[in-house]
Amino acid sequence: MVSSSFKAGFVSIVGKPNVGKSSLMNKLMGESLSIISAKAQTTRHRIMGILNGEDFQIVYSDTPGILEPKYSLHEAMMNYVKVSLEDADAILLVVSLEDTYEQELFERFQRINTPVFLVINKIDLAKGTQVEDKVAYWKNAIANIRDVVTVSAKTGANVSELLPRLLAFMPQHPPYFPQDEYTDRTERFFASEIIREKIFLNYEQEIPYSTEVVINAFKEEETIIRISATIYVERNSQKGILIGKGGSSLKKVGMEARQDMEAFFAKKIFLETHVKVADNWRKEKFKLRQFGYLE
Ligand SMILES: Nc1nc2c(ncn2[C@@H]2O[C@H](COP(=O)(O)OP(=O)(O)OP(=O)(O)O)[C@@H](O)[C@H]2O)c(=O)[nH]1
Repeated sequence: MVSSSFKAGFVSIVGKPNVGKSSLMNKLMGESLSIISAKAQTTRHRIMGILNGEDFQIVYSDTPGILEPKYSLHEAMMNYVKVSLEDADAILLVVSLEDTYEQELFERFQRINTPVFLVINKIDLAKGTQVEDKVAYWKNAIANIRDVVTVSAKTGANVSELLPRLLAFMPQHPPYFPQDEYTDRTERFFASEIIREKIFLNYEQEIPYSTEVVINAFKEEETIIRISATIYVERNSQKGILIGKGGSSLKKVGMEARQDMEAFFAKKIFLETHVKVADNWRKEKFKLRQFGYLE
């Protein structure tokens, strides 16, 4: 039986690309759920992490960075941002140590009814009185914020300060998800995210932004998981770059992805990858729908 004092709610983690949202969520969850890379815009999906406590359940969503809609893909991403602001019981608005107020991006937080906590991340890089100065700066910049918390998602410093603050705003509500679940994403999703991360880490320029990964088969056997994935690119020339000389680049991606999958799924993995060209998928909504970006 769930007690009547049980608290449950939704927390959205928002902010510009690369400020450390995924890293923060991973630290809050204590699990590696969201892919992390040094390149911007790696998080396209709304990923949920479900933190289950004795008498609470917090559902985190790690949203795409706040962006200007340039392609249809970006518009779909912006919808996730909007919905996650309205849905939430609390918002963690993450900024990097060096960030400053930008009217266009932060204006929406001046009036929002949902409680907003401003999280200054990357304090491990701070010098002198930079942290105190930034706290004062942001308190002054956004009048509406409940509190400013300074953290390092990299070292984990101060991350534990966030939970009690969030719990204060979680309504009394029975759990939304079974209490033994920690995400609403499928194993296929994590498999595709791991491959996507390796593409981000191994290629320069437009390749990572032009690819999409679809898992065609995910078969779990007693001692091994057999995974077949198709990597879609926009143009034939990109296919060549992705595969590399004699298949060497794709082989490296496959090997690195397999190693991470073996750690993630705690099982031996057989991974097979194919590359296909899907012309201009970013601009074509029906393809976006097919890939699950549009509902
Ligand atoms: N020094 C330092 N680096 C950090 C910290 N948190 C994150 N990073 C780095 O910043 C980069 C971006 O981190 P992510 O967690 O992917 O950022 P994000 O905001 O989720 O990025 P998008 O998915 O593009 O929206 C990575 O290279 C992280 O290792 C931190 O506290 N300190």
